[in-house]
Formats: sequence, C-alpha cells, structure tokens
Amino acid sequence: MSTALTPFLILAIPFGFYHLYVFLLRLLRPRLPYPPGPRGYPLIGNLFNEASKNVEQHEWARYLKMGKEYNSDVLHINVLGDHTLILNSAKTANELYWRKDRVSIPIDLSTSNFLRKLAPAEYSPLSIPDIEHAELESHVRNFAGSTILRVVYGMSTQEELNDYVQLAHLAAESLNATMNHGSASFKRKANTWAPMVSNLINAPWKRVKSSMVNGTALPCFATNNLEKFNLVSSFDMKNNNLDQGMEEVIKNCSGAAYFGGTDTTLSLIMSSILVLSRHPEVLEKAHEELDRVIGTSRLPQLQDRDKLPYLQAFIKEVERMYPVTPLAVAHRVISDDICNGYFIPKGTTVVPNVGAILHSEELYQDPFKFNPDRFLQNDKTSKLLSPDPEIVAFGFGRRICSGRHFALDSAWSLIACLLATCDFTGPSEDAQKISRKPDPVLDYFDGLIVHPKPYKCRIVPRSIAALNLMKAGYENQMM
Ligand code: HEM
Repeated sequence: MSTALTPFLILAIPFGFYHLYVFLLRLLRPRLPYPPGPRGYPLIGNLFNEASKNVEQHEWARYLKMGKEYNSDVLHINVLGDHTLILNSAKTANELYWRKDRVSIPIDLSTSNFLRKLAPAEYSPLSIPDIEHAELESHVRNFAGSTILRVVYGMSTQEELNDYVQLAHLAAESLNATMNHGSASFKRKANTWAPMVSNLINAPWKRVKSSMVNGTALPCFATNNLEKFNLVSSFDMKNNNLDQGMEEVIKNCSGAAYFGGTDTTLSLIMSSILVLSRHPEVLEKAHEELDRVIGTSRLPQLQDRDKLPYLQAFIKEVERMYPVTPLAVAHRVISDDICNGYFIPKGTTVVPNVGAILHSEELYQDPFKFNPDRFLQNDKTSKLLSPDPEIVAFGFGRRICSGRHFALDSAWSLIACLLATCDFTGPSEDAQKISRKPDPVLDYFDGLIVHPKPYKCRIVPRSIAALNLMKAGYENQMM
C-alpha cells in the first residue's frame, strides 16, 4: 500500500465508522420506541396533558409520580414535536450528560459582616424578637452575593456590593419565573428579562475595567484572567476591540458565576436556617458536636470541616431534602441517540429530575424524613450509607456546576458560625409552626431555583461570649 495513502486512511476509517454508526442508528430507529410517558395525540402529542397539569404541584414531584406510574426512570413527553426526556435516575443522567455535551476566598470577611449585622446590641435573650423572612433573606443574600462579587470582580465597598447584589436579585427573579422548561410563554418573557441579564453582566464588567485602568482593582477572577491572556495592555475604554473574543469569554464566565452563585447559595442557607429552627433534635446534636470539637472561645473555620461530621451530614441532608435546583439545568441532545434501549431524537430537551432522585425510596430510606444520620457511619450497625446528594445536586457531566466547591465552602462557613454562636427556634407566637416539619413541596416555591416560602424564626445568641464572638467576627482569630 502506498505510504501516501496512510494518513488518508487514518482519517477515513474513524470517519467511516462514525457514519456507519449514524446510519445504523437511523436504521434501528423505527424499531426503537420512545421512552414511556403519557399517551399523546397525532401531531400535538402531549399538548393537552401539559396544558392541564396541576400548577400547584412542583414539576419534579409530578415527574417522580409519573415515573412510578409508568414504572420507568426515563420518561418522554412530546408537545407539538418538541421532545423532552425526563431522567429520574442519577445513573442515566450521568451517562447521558457525559455523552452529550457541552485566589483565595475571602469568605471570612463576608461571614464576619453577616454575624455583626445579626448580632443584637446587648445580651438579653428574652427580648429578642422573631426575625422576619425578608430581613433574614436580605442578610443572607448580601452574604452570598458579596462573597462572589469580591472573588469575581474584586468589589469590596458596601455601597457597590449592595447595588450589584440587588441587580443580581432582580435578574434572578425574572429568570426564575420563566426558565422552567415547560413554560409556554418562555420566548415572550425572555425578551423582558434579556436586557436585565445583559445589564447584570455588562455593568460590573465596565466597573472592573475602569478600576484596572485607574490602578485601583483588587486581584480577582476577572483581573487574573485578563492578565493571564495579556488583555490589560490592550485596554481602551472607548474601543476595547483587541482580542475581544477572549475578553467576551472572561466577561461571560464572570457574569455566569455572579448570576449562578447568589440565588443558589441563598436558597441552601435559607433552607438550613428553616430546618434548624424546626428540628430541635438536629440543633442539639450540631451544638454538642461544635462545643466538643471547637469549644466556645472561637469561630469554626473551613480547616475544621473534617472534624465536624454531623455538621457535614446536616448540610448534605438539607441539599437532599430541599434541593436548590430540583430539575438541575436542561440540556439538548445534539444528535440522534439511544438511551436504555429507547430512541432519543436529535434536539430533545433532557431534564434530569434531581428532586426525584434525591427522594427516591430505593436510594434513601424514608426519603421525606429529615435525617442527617443517614450519612453517618454507625460502627454498631455498620449500615450502608445513603448516597452523597452532592453527586447529583450540582448537575451532571462536563457542564456540572463549576462553583460547587465555592458554594459549599461559603455555605458551610456561614452555617457553622451561626450554629456555633446562636440558638434557633420557630416563631414565638405560633407553636404549630415549630412542630410541623418543613415540606419540600408545600413549603417551597417552584422554579428553576427553589426557595422556601416566607417563614419566621428566632435567632438568639447562645451566651454573652457567643454574642461577643458574633461582634468580633474573625477579627482577632488566627486564620
Ligand atoms: C447551592 C449552590 C449551587 C447549586 C445547587 C448549583 C447548581 C448548578 C446546576 C444544577 C448547574 C447546571 C449544571 C448542568 O448543566 O448540568 C450549575 C451550573 C453552573 N453554576 Fe452552579 N450551583 C450553585 C452555586 C454556584 C456558585 C456559588 C457558583 C459560582 C461561584 C456557580 C456557578 C455556576 C456556573 C458558572 C455554572 C455553569 C457551568 C457550565 O455551564 O459549564 N454555581 N449550577
């Protein structure tokens, strides 16, 4: 064989095999059924089923029920030729998502700020009122947003942090209301929120560039990357068109972190506080562990995390029971495929039902019961541990949440410090709200990122020493 032909064959053989695979897939297509799902009508498919769905029921819970009805982890819905694949199992979601696709953290600063804002002026536990949902949420949102804004854009003054946290909040609210994949008026609503999201990305970017030009920028994700790709010397605030492509990439990555990180972390922390105020038995165990391991004279730090297994288990159980993104983020199949023996046409929207996976009876015993112990090894019974919810709570495959470690670090830091210094109870006037445990459907709003419905609770410093720790934050503490 001529050696001139060899490189050609090296390219041609895999190319040929690929086309043979696609050809066989098409050939097999008529024999492979779509995955199970509600029966549809010709042309319109499941339009009526989807239009008449119970809006009171959360999407993830509806698909969990549907999975049981059809005895399948993979479900198919077709609305006017738009195919959607719902994945109620982590194994399939992982398989498909892998196949198909697409500085030092100043947490201590934000945690200290949060504790100071929450600290009452004096230690007088009986006179501390309930904290209203809006007030608590605003403190937590500021914590989550300002941590990210500092890391991504180097923002540090309270005034600008407040402005940009508010901007992210407005954009997240509108996106959350429309992003549910089943939302029929999605395109119309998208036109309304598009300028808000664009402002969210452009405004802090302009600010970081001008602070670099003035020499006042703090080192952060944006400055590090602009320097790494030698983009700083080409800055011209009026016409920054040199290597705009890479700058656009860094700008969008920064915007994605700022946008994707605030509301999600907020939800995880708000759920954690809700649970602590309604489950005294969980609070007691967490307090006991913190007092035994850390003592009461300092705040816990990230380095302590491995020594506090109950606290870890508590956060995992919050992630499981009250998933922040119960339908993760939908992806689109880029070519015809086969999944579990079913035909999946190109263009199908794939929805991994994280909420269903995390409430599956096969994976978690008594899945609607809040029980951090399911993640703790018990030497006496040597029972099998439940699967770690973090395997699915942040999405799947190559596009898995890139901020997951950051989110878990910042949420851990805040929850650990709050627990170390405070007691939590339900609202003082309503004993019923203390005994009723938060339900992941009834007590939550539905959406892309879910949040607990407004609740009240009492957060009271555990002692005078604890109040002093809240006021001092990490200031006098060796890090
Ligand atoms: C509890 C907190 C969080 C949850 C539950 C969460 C969840 C998710 C999920 C489900 C996805 C989609 C993954 C997929 O497509 O399969 C995602 C993507 C993403 N998240 Fe998070 N997230 C959280 C916090 C954060 C934080 C704090 C940041 C940034 C600091 C962040 C940045 C991102 C980015 C940039 C993406 C897009 C990744 C890509 O498309 O390649 N997230 N997140």
